[in-house]
Amino acid sequence: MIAINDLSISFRTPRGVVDAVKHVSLQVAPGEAFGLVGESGSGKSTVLRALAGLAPVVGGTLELDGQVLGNTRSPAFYRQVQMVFQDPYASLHPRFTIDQTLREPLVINGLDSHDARIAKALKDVGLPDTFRYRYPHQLSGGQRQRVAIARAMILEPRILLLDEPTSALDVSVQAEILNLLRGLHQSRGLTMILVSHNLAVVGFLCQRVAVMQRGEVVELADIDAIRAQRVNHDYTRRLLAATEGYRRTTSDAFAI
Ligand SMILES: Nc1ncnc2c1ncn2[C@@H]1O[C@H](COP(=O)(O)OP(=O)(O)OP(=O)(O)O)[C@@H](O)[C@H]1O
Repeated sequence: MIAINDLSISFRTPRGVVDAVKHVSLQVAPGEAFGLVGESGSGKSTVLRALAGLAPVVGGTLELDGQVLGNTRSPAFYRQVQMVFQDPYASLHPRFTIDQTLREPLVINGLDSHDARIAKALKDVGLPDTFRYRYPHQLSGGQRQRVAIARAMILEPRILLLDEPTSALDVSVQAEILNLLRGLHQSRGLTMILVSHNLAVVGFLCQRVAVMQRGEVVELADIDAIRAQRVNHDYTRRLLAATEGYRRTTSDAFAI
């Protein structure tokens, strides 16, 4: 169980203090796929980054299985909790082959059978073994994101934190990556937290959603309730309306 209790996060900037996250509380059950949705700047990435130990907690607590998480995270934590970022090009080392990229976490964590694990990780994300000896610039955006997902999955985590994992990709490739993530969620019983500005993307993967606006959670609901327009907040209605527009323009497979 992941529990976020009254979480507040602020950043000092040259233009003053930015209160990025204000008193956010939510829980994510083991095996659940949970979505954090909201417009740019609403604080959703900061919540995810705080869970990963990448953003400073100012108030409140974060808990994993009843244990309060401190400011630093142990290697054991990162074997359980892995993160995938929006831009796979930026998140992969440009001078590492895919083989090196996938081998690195195995070496850091002292795991054995590197070659077998790398072969399996590539197969699990639908890439041929020959891709091992390519560099990131020799791959398409979708293939790079598959590598980033393979790198996250190679440690066999229980929890995957996904920060806009498809928004840098073409719509057709987005659907492929979302299908891959859904398959991993279902076959591994993974807990997932997905951050997206797009309710349709969240609706494809997640059972429950928190809607964020200006650092606060303004709506916490089952995706079915949102689909049925049973929502309390105007902002959620506006997001739904935007999703309708998105559906009409793409006739996509993952319409909410
Ligand atoms: N490291 C940082 N230093 C200063 N301000 C930050 C930092 N990280 C985030 N912020 C600010 O915190 C607020 C929330 O940002 P956050 O990235 O969490 O929003 P978001 O909803 O994920 O939006 P986006 O999808 O655009 O990333 C924004 O005002 C942002 O400018």
